[in-house]
Amino acid sequence: MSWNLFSSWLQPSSLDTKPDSGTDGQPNGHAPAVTITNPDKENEKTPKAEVSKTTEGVPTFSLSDGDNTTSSPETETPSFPALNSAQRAKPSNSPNRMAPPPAPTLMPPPARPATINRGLGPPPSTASSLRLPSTGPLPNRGPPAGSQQRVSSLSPNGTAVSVPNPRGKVLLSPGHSPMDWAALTKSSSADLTGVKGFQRVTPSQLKKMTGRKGKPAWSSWQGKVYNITPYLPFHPGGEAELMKAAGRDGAKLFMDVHPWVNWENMLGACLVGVLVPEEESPLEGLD
Ligand code: HEM
Repeated sequence: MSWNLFSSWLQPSSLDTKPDSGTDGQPNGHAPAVTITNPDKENEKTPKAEVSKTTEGVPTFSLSDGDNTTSSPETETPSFPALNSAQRAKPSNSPNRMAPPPAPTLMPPPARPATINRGLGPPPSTASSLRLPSTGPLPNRGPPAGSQQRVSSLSPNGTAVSVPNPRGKVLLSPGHSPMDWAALTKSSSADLTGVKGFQRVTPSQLKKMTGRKGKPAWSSWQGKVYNITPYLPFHPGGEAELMKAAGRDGAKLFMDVHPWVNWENMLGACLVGVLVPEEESPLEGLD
């Protein structure tokens, strides 16, 4: 019993070292069987007794008993090699055992989020991706493409450059950019109201402040009256557009064009007073 186990364990390697065995392409262990199948000629020729002895000495070797096509170890000794040994697994029916493990199925990379293009310019480039993100509403994201602010900022010599403007903005004169207006309104020395003290303005009084004939241009917004005269050269939509609101309530015109603009913030320094009913006494010296 122990001899059989020992011979079958050593057989593949011992036959490999033999120079005249296993040369017909068949698996190891079949060379002796070939010599046995031709005993008539071979035995007479040369005294290859050693080979014969070898084959005879392995009579219990199952491979020489006719099964010369398949040497499945499963048909051999069931107890050896061990069921889970590498020897047993080597000539297994599943050739994939020795094949490299399949490449791990990687998850595809997540789809790139859709680019948010709000129509403010061309698709983002490498440079634009470095821009500071802003989640604010559209009017707070800076001047729109083609606005005077962008134009003047792109100008190499600091002067405005005329570009097509589908939104009807005008070319502001130097020193009248929105930033200039913001700086002016914050200046404590600038009196942008044109009057002394808070005024009570009747509708008839407001109607006279058209910005013509030497009169200032006033406009009301939510019951408050503003002097829009100093803002005229700063208005991105042009003086003519802004003048349409002079001497009247400008809320509807304003909201029709740019409801995102904060009137009170922009013209807070131009506040003249409050609009009062007509029957109330008009302000002195306004006529
Ligand atoms: C009286 C207070 C007003 C203020 C403070 C004001 C302010 C502004 C500002 C900040 C812009 C630039 C908007 C932007 O870049 O998105 C603008 C543009 C413009 N405004 Fe005014 N505006 C006033 C009244 C008016 C009125 C009464 C009209 C028309 C009757 C008008 C017509 C326009 C037009 C056509 C533009 C350019 C187009 C646009 O930016 O959408 N604005 N205004």
